[in-house]
Amino acid sequence: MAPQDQSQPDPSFTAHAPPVIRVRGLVTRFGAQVVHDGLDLDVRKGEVLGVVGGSGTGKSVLLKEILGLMHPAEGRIELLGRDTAGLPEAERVALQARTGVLFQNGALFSSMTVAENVMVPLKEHTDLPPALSAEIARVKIGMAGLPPNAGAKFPSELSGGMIKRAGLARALALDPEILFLDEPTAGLDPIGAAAFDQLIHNLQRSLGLTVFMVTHDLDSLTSICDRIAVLVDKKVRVGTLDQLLQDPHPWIHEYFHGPRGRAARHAEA
Ligand SMILES: Nc1ncnc2c1ncn2[C@@H]1O[C@H](COP(=O)(O)OP(=O)(O)OP(=O)(O)O)[C@@H](O)[C@H]1O
Repeated sequence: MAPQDQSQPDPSFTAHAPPVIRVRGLVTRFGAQVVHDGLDLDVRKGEVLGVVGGSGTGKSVLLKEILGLMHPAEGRIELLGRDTAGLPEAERVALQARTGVLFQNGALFSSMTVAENVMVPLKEHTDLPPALSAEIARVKIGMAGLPPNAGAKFPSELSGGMIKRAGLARALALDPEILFLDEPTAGLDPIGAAAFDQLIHNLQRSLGLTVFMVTHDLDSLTSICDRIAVLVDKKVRVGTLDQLLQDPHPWIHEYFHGPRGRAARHAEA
């Protein structure tokens, strides 16, 4: 058997891990528009799952429903073993503290410094003294690959890539078990995007995170995702890249075998 390249995702690593997110029979409607219709999905502990699909197929809505920010019309969502519907407020907040989210634009508070932004979840969810919170923020800012002086800067003073890293530092503030990323490399140049992918990969491996990543970036899919979930026909089809390359569904075939898909795979080869 050929030796495995350790820098590449190893799907067998997570193949038997229990799901940390379990979605069953999800139906999402906006008026007459049906976005998801009987969608099932398991996200395994310790995997990086890339979520792709055409525009408007409901990737962001799925992310928000898993986070409890939107509610489906039907179906069941379990997050870290808890049914998210009808959770008492204290339990919902406790569950929220076990997840970290990086929204597409970083979603930083513009009137706060980076360090203050990173401290927001610590203030919301812990009673840590300010000096300890500041020290944790300093560590997370470093983990996100920002220089120490970035903590004192305001979001308006940062580049797009630095804003993503600051948002990532905040998402890591509470040592989450699951990291949700919404288009993390959107708006970055290819070198910045590759560096961000590598950062996510390193953090995921060193911290044992589960990562749920909505993305359009074929390079991210081929380089750091263990499995890929494709939203098609109001449901989801999940597999490794190799499995999806064999999938005859027209959209999936075009996506992975079209010119951009081929280029991304060749870049990885
Ligand atoms: N609050 C809302 N009210 C009404 N319709 C909505 C709402 N949120 C989303 N939708 C609709 O649901 C569908 C799925 O939206 P969503 O943002 O999840 O798509 P997406 O797959 O993330 O798309 P994109 O890749 O373009 O970001 C879209 O048709 C959108 O217009």
